Amino acid sequence: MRKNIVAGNWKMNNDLAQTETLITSLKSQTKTTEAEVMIAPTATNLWQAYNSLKDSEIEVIAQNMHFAESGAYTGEISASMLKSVGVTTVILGHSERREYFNETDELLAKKVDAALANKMRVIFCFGEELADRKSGNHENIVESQIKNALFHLSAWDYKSVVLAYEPVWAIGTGETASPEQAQEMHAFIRKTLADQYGYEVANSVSILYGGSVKPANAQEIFSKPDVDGGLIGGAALNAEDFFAIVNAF
Ligand SMILES: O=C[C@H](O)COP(=O)(O)O
Repeated sequence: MRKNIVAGNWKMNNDLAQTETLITSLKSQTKTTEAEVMIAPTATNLWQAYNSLKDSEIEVIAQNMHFAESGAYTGEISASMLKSVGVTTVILGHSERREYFNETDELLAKKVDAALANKMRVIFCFGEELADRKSGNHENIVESQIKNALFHLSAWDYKSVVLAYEPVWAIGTGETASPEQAQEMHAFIRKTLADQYGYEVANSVSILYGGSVKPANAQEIFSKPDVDGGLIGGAALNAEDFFAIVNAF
């Protein structure tokens, strides 16, 4: 059966001292669910976070990585570098990477391949913009993002892939997709996977929702049958709020 997962994406927030403070608060929280819990601090703090949390139930994951193993890519970090600091899961394809760093489906396919070749787990993000939703084109956009970046993978590869549907219009805006909108899209995503790989694979893949998930709305969103957890931005920066979301299952 697929896993429930709540991952906190800290984005470009928290220096070293702030990271330690937030981790201390996270360690004081009580988890009352079976959901897997992850946090993605900024790259400079991964090693410290990994060491602070290695005996806990919280996995430390990365926000991004390069597709190459090493070389002349100034400012970039490879999969093996992440693994050398204890990180074995990486977020790829976040809409902020797509928008501000011009990450295309083609580039993301290479990153996914590099992560899987390094035996890492991928949380692959995608989602439509507001104009796509308004024009009724949201399913086509999501389908093409998945097909272009993931359909070259084998069924076996999906053991290491988690999907994260994040409608761009709901990220950091306070505007959440309704639980019904989330369920409708998650069911569509699962069917898209099933059409290519069959339902055995599609039903085994966790599909997270991201976009203004808060303690007040998490339970209703997570109650939907095809929503297997959340990728949390703003609310992940507060330990009580984050664990209220984790415990919403
Ligand atoms: O990666 C997380 C998403 O971008 C959601 O962010 P948010 O919860 O602040 O809307």
